[in-house]
Amino acid sequence: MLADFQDLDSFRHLLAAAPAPDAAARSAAAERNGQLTKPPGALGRLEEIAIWYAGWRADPRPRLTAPQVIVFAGNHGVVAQGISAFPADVTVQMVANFQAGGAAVNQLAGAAGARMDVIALELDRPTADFTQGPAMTEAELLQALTCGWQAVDPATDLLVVGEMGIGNTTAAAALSLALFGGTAADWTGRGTGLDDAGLANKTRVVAEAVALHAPQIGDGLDALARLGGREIAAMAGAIAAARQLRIPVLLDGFICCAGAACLEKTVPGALDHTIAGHSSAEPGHARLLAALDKAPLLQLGLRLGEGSGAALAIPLIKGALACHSDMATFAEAGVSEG
Ligand SMILES: Cc1cc2ncn([C@H]3O[C@H](COP(=O)(O)O)[C@@H](O)[C@H]3O)c2cc1C
Ligand SMILES: O=C(O)c1cccnc1
Repeated sequence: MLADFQDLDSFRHLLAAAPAPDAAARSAAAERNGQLTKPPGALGRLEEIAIWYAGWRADPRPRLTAPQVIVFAGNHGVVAQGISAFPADVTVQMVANFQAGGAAVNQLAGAAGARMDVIALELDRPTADFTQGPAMTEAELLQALTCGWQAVDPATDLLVVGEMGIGNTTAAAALSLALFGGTAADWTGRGTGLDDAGLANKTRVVAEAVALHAPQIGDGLDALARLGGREIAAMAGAIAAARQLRIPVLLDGFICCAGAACLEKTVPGALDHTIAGHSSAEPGHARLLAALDKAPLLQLGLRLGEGSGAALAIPLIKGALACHSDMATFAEAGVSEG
């Protein structure tokens, strides 16, 4: 059963008291891995993934049968600063496209055999422009976190969270700068395709917003309220719920990882049940993955979001678990060990 939270401090406490991997299942999985009909280590990172997954599922011989992709959508007041190549209307239009099955992530979730849910968060009520004040009140943040928290199917066995929200690479850059430091230029990219003048304006907006809010930011949740967005907070809520439910998570691109980073910067270790599905072409993403110490599974030049890169990585986890759980051991196959 998933616990409830009524305020941000109880959410913080839930994060801090979150479950750890099952040590017995992990070591049983490691032992099984050593008996499989292959030279030691020959399946490379797949071996590590299977053992990691077994620990989180508390099952030494797990299978992956019910992956879930959830796409959260939100609108951003900071769009008023001219920081996206596309108008905010595209958010609601793309939600209709997700619902009709026409977006990239629909195809990738389908190809991976994943269920896909689409959740729009108050699209007609954008967050406040965070160059002027906090993007969200504490109550708004709580509502968005709760929305994500409740969206995870307890019966799922691998979660992908994705997003749609015109302007949200600006929010992701601002969050990354506030959480990890550096310069605004380190974290700001072209998003949906800004030209050079657009990029210079966006970089200035990110720098000024973070300068405005930094003195009031104590932890990741403070940053999320001030510089995030509803869909970003919902992704964070879903990732945190998955941890409570021992559901491993594949992280998607820059925006997803910025939301996830807010959890890590609230309680270190809060992302131990996650793997980076891919590295996006948005330049801040590789930097963010390095800061989170997450090595991406794929690097294909995607810069889309929606959960697309993580959905593409689902079959890799399926492959790792199929090998781990269904290969013969040396004894079973009568193959001589070295
Ligand atoms: C048609 C279309 C489909 C998308 N799917 C994801 N995004 C991506 O682009 C947006 C972020 O870029 P920026 O910060 O530059 O606005 C997000 O909605 C993200 O999910 C899309 C963007 C567009 C235009
Ligand atoms: O990294 C991402 O997820 C991304 C990059 C650019 C635009 N939208 C999403």
